Amino acid sequence: MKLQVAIDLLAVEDALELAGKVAEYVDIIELGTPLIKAAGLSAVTAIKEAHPDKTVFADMKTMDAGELEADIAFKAGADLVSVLGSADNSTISGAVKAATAHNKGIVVDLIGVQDKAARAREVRALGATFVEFHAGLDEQAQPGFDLNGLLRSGEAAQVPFSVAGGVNAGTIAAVQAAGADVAVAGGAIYGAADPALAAKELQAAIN
Ligand SMILES: O=C([C@H](O)CO)[C@H](O)[C@H](O)COP(=O)(O)O
Repeated sequence: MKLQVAIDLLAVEDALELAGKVAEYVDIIELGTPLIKAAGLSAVTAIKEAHPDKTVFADMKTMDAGELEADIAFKAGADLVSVLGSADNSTISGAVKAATAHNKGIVVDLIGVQDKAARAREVRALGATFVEFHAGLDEQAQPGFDLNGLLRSGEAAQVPFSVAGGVNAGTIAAVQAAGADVAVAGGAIYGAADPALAAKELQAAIN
């Protein structure tokens, strides 16, 4: 299983500093949606230039204009771009078309989708590289939230998938046991007193 750090900071300098600390422990560096909205796609370019050996994920969460939005993110240096699973199939197909043209990949984020396993199979058939079983920051903040529902959906889907939803040192083994291809950790790394140590411990837990 690969480890993806989600950088939900708001400034490019802070993202570069964090990436510099944790890159050696992760496979994929994600530029979070709030960062891209705050700083623009120059954040993606800066991280790719600093870490050309890493897979760089632009968390665009595209809902419309799939081909156009994916194209600009790939041109900025992204290797993977996210599109929302709740988008129309034409949006997902458009993003896949852009990915094919750039020889890159599309990740379909299932945040907010009710039947995640069924939608995962549909978007995989449309050409998604993998799907993300994702509970966002607002859903995680609800009373009683836990990761197990996401993990059961991921297991049921039978397609390549990542899991995001507050993954941390206490839950990453369960993510791996569910068969995930990628574990995404945001707050558990960027919110840690020592982000490098946090990333190192997450990596050690899955190897
Ligand atoms: O995608 C994310 C969220 O919707 C804000 O953009 C996070 O990057 C993702 O949830 C991973 O972060 P954590 O949940 O803090 O691990």
